[in-house]
Amino acid sequence: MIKSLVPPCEGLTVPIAKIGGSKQLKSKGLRMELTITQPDDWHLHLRDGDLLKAIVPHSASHFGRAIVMPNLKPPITTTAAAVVYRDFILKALPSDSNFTPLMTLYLTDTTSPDEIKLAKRSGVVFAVKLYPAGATTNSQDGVTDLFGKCLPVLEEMAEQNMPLLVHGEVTDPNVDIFDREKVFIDTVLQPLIQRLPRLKVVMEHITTMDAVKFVESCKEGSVAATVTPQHLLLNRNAIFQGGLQPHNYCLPVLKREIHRQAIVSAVTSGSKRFFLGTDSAPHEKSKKESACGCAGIYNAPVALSLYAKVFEEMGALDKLEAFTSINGPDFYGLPRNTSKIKLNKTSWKVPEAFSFSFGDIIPMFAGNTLEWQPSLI
Ligand SMILES: NC(=O)N[C@@H](CC(=O)O)C(=O)O
Ligand SMILES: [Zn+2]
Ligand SMILES: [Zn+2]
Repeated sequence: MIKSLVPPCEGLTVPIAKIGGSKQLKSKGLRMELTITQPDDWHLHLRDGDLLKAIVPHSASHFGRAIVMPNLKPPITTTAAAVVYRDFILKALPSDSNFTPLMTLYLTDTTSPDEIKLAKRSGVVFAVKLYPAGATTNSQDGVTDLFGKCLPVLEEMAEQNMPLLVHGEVTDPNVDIFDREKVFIDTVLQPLIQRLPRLKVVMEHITTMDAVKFVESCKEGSVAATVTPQHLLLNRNAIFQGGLQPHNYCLPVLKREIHRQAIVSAVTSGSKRFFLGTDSAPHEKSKKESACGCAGIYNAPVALSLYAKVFEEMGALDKLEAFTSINGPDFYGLPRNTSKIKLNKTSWKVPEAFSFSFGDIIPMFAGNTLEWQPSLI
């Protein structure tokens, strides 16, 4: 049922201070260390087959739980498929791992309200993901007409307190790729929450000032957003710096510096509406370094170091734990982790590549030196 990943381009329409006054922050001689509640990743692509086995230890070594994206090929559209996929993930984990995958369903034009009831009852499915058809990797089976085809299902989700996770971009080829998130907010999200105010919505991987303003304008606890390391650290120049940089290509695409700054301000403000979601999305090297390269950045091994860097640079390390470990479970109505993680301020070098029998995966900031090193305690 679960097959291997997509060939390149399928489903696409277009082919880095001050330390805050943190009580968790300790200084051991010249070395700084920060101890926080173990984080969760509220937006993760674990893939399947050999790729799943290869990459899942990276997430499991830092994160307690993860919301697992359903955009496999074929997509995870039913609770039954989510249960099978969850078993694959659990079997792929290192034997000493306590990592818990939280499954999602891929919304289609034909998803039924009964499937939502089943999903809720299963205790295995925690959210439903909306991919507008053609918006991103493996979105070809996504939704073509949300209001025309999915209202009964969305009403059932509101009834069942099942969050809708949104890839928030329109797919109209006439809309400039840099404007697709804003147009989605104006034409889909705003009308959606007006119509179904009880529906919990997570705007995934936000990239713009517009998304920040929209999320802040909504009722706290009803609309939230995940934020990736790349959208906090990079602007669109990173895609073209010194030549085309396929490993900095993801969707939604990186935006202007003013948008990056707005997102950094939002997450470091201490607002409960924003939480960690890496959107770590590995593609084998040849599918990235291609004439028609896949969208997706592999950041699982570096994500926590990068988030810490952003908060440190803003003098907001005291707000890091809420973003990484508190706001997410609180929004989902799940218990916070009781385990802790330590972030040591020691330099470490990101590998140039992770090599497996099927090929190489290039991580974000490959070959660079980072400052914060996480370890479970
Ligand atoms: N973010 C990406 O650029 N790619 C993701 C899909 C997604 O989250 O949109 C993937 O699955 O490769
Ligand atoms: Zn997406
Ligand atoms: Zn994603």
